[in-house]
Amino acid sequence: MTHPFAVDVDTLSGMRPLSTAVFALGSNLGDRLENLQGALEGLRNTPDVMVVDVSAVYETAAVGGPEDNPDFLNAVVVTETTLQPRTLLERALAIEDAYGRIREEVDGPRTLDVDLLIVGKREIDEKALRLPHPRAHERAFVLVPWHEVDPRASIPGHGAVADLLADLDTSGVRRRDDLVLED
Ligand SMILES: Nc1ncnc2c1ncn2[C@@H]1O[C@H](COP(=O)(O)OP(=O)(O)OP(=O)(O)O)[C@@H](O)[C@H]1O
Ligand SMILES: Nc1nc2c(c(=O)[nH]1)N=C(CO)CN2
Repeated sequence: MTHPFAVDVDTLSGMRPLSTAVFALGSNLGDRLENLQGALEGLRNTPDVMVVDVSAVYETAAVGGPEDNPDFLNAVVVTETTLQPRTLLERALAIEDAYGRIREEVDGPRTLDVDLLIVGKREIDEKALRLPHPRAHERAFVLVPWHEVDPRASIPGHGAVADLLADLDTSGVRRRDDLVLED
């Protein structure tokens, strides 16, 4: 007879808590829109990750890197997931690889960058995985699209995205309504 309190593995996995995981996408090499589109598809195809919001596409002046670093396209994707942060980072890096990320110098042009910004309120400080992303709070190219899809968003340890944005120069961030990420 089954023990009255027995719980099977499926039931347990169904009980893993949902967290909000937010990703930043960036590309400044090759077909930039296609690269972002590939990243979005990669996230949509990730089991146990549900894409709930996708920002508009923004054209942004490169921050850092060589003087002639081309402009980026950036966007932010909000998901709900039962996956652990490490698994989410692995997926992000695999998606970068799948889209043939090429990079020759630090902050130089890259086909695709997928950063994990937050996973719920988790705080992790390891070299391979820092949460919240250690530079998200100071990057207008991240915060402008994030605020667009979630005006109430906040970054653990740094505060509301809306407040952080108020102190940033957003002049290098331009919404490109002519460029659309398809569903
Ligand atoms: N929250 C995070 N999101 C993505 N990568 C992270 C995160 N925290 C740590 N990393 C590590 O950073 C590495 C990526 O470093 P990389 O030099 O590509 O950074 P970058 O994308 O060029 O710059 P930045 O992190 O400033 O956007 C990954 O291999 C990953 O292990
Ligand atoms: N505008 C812009 N600048 C950057 C970006 C980016 O995505 N957009 N990513 C960087 C490193 O990840 C460095 N600089």
